[in-house]
Amino acid sequence: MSLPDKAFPVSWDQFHRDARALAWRLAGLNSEFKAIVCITRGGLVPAAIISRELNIRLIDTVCVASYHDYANQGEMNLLKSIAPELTADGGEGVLVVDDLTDTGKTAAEVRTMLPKAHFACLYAKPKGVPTIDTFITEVSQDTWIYFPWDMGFTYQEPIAKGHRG
Ligand SMILES: O=P(O)(O)OC[C@H]1O[C@H](OP(=O)(O)OP(=O)(O)O)[C@H](O)[C@@H]1O
Ligand code: HPA
Ligand SMILES: [Mg+2]
Repeated sequence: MSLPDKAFPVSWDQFHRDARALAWRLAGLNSEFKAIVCITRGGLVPAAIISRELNIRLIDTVCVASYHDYANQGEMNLLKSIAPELTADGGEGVLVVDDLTDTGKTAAEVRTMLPKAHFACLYAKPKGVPTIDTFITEVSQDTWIYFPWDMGFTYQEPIAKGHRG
């Protein structure tokens, strides 16, 4: 897979707003979440904001790596698993948080560990949508989402190529 043509850049400000919007939506479910499991590394950032908004103080991680070089996904490596007390009853009452779902492979893998958990992320591409219970914004499969922690300021080509702004 090469890097998709379309770009969806997300600023810190927009990310914070979208994470708050996700927290509002989760609050509206009236579910009592006893813990957050965030999928590292991308899930760490929304997990911090959601834990603050929903006052969830028990936070665990599941550490998986699959995109080894930029947009190319390889096999899934589990670097650290979830605490047994959270997986014991299938993850009932656990909120799983990630920044995005793309092919859905990461969420599907974590769902095998926590089948009864609620899965939430900010951004979703169509292939990943069925693996997620709550998300904020859908973008097309041929779009790459650029997160603020990966970005710097550079010149942007106009969308219609062949002229300079
Ligand atoms: O739906 P999928 O196709 O599985 O892709 C989604 C996953 O890919 C990214 O993580 P990545 O594996 O790149 O690791 P990172 O969070 O450490 O950047 C993103 O943060 C999701 O966790
Ligand atoms: O669109 C994306 N953006 C950033 N990281 C990702 N990992 C999978 N898809 C994406
Ligand atoms: Mg990730």
